Amino acid sequence: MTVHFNKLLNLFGNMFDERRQSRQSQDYSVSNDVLDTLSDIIEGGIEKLNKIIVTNLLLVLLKAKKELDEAIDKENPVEESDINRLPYLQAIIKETFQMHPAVPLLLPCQKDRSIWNNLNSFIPERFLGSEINVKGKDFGLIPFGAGRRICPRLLLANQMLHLILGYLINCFDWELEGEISPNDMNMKEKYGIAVQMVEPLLAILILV
Ligand code: HEM
Repeated sequence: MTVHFNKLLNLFGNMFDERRQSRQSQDYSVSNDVLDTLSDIIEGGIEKLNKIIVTNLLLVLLKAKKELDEAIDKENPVEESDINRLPYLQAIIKETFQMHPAVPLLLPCQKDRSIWNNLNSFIPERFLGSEINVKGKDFGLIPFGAGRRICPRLLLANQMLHLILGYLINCFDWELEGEISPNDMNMKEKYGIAVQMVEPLLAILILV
C-alpha cells in the first residue's frame, strides 16, 4: 500500500514540478486550477504550503473522488444510505473537525499531543479502521461537545456534512472565482462562537 501511495505522491510531485516550470514560460496562461492555485499561494508566501503538503492534498482529493466513483454513480448526489460505504469521506470530515473544530474554545482536548501525532498535518487515514467517532465518547474528537450539553443536533448536522461534501466532490470540479487572485486567498481563521475564515472562500464549480 505504502509503495502505491509513494508512486502516486511521486506522480503528483512530478506534475507539480512540471507546472511550476511551465509557469515560468512567458506564454503560460493561468488556468486557476488546483495546481495553479496552490502554486500561487506558495509563491505569494501567504501560507506555509510546500510540495509535500500539496502532493498529499492532491492524494486526499483523488482518494475521495475514487471512493465516490466506486460507491455511487458520478453526478449523483450522495444519499443517506451511501454514507456507511464512504469511509474515506467520513475520515476526511473527522480530520477536518480535528484540525478546524467549529466551536474551538470549548474543545481543548482535541489538540492533546498525547492523543494525536502530527497535529498540524491533514491525515484522514488516522481515522480509517478506527472506532473513534464524534458522538462524545472519544475525547480526542468532540467537535459537537460531550456529556449533558452535547449538541442535540449532532446526528443531523453530521449527516448533512457527509451529504453536502460528498455531493460537492462527486458532482463538480472547482476553481477560484475569476476575479479573485489566488494570492489573495487567506486560510486564516477567526474565532467567535463558531470558527470562521477571516475572508470567506469564493470558489466556482464546474460540472464534471
Ligand atoms: C457542524 C455542525 C455543528 C457543530 C460542529 C455543532 C457543535 C456544537 C457544540 C460544540 C455545542 C456545545 C456543546 C457543549 O456545550 O458541550 C453545541 C451545542 C448546541 N447545538 Fe450544535 N453544532 C452543529 C450543528 C447544530 C445544528 C444544525 C443545530 C440545530 C438545528 C444545533 C443546535 C445546538 C444547540 C441547541 C446547542 C445547545 C445545547 C445545550 O446547551 O444544551 N447544532 N453544538
